[in-house]
Amino acid sequence: MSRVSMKLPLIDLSNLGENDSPRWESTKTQIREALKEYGSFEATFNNLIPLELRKSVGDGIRQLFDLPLSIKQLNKNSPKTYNGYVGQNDYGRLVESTGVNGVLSSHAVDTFTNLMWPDQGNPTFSKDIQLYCEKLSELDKIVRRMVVESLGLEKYIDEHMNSTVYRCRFQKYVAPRTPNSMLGFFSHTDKNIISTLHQLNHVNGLQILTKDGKTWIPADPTSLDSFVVFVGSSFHAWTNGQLHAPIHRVVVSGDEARYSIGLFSIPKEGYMIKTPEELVNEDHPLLYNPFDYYKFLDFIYTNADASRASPDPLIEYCGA
Ligand SMILES: O=C(O)CCC(=O)C(=O)O
Ligand SMILES: [Fe+2]
Repeated sequence: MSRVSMKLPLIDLSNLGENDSPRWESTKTQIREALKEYGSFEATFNNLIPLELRKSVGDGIRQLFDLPLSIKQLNKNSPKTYNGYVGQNDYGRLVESTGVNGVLSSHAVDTFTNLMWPDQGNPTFSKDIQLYCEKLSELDKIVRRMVVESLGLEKYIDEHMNSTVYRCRFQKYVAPRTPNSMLGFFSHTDKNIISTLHQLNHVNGLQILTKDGKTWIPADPTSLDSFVVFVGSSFHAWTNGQLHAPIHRVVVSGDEARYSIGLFSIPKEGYMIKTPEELVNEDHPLLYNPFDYYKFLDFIYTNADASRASPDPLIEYCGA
């Protein structure tokens, strides 16, 4: 029997119109269903990122990864941030990744570029990255607003939207130059709220595991205006498990490097993630006690091997 390869749901977020337009309403349902079943979907959004900006950001990220290792390593994880440089380590031998916390602030982005380009900074890259992430954050906000609305939790919208900041991470996957595919980024769930991934060149490799754990769905973008959206463990917990937080990985092959950029909405420091009581009842008992995202990350990193082996370390950390 020939196997048809599965695809992620494709949802168009361009021209949605007003909050209660018929398009808004029908898209909301599509998003909720996609995030329940797959924890992920491919979003198209025409001209969200103008082509020039995309090219310029692509060039900037190549230059960034071409910098000497000793410079790239200057971007360190400080306590409570996980935005520092990781290179060709146990995440995957082929991946390098580095990022900026609080990326919508010009101060945060300038601090990063001044560290990477100590002579005169990189004003073009600073400006581009900030604009790029602002655009991606529009997508993040639409998705979250729609989820909250479709769960009938309008009264929590402001609190929810104000409870996060944005982290941006850039990834480069070295070309394996072997006939076989190689693991670029190990299987994992994201731990934040929503992740929005944009592949910057035509080298594919991102895969999402189905809920039943049986099939890896390739998340190859179908156009330049295409983004992959994932649910992270924190949003899974907030929705009392209604949204699935999918396991995903990156597998690469061929002779060209892959580049991607991710925007992650993450809870603000000190914010306790607490499932709204409206989502808890006899049929849906509380899954997770209130928790602090950063303390959860500390737990994961101090129990790294066990956490990696566990299908859901959040259960071990604060399961109800
Ligand atoms: O590079 C990608 O496409 C995915 C990266 C990823 O999963 C992550 O940064 O959490
Ligand atoms: Fe991820």
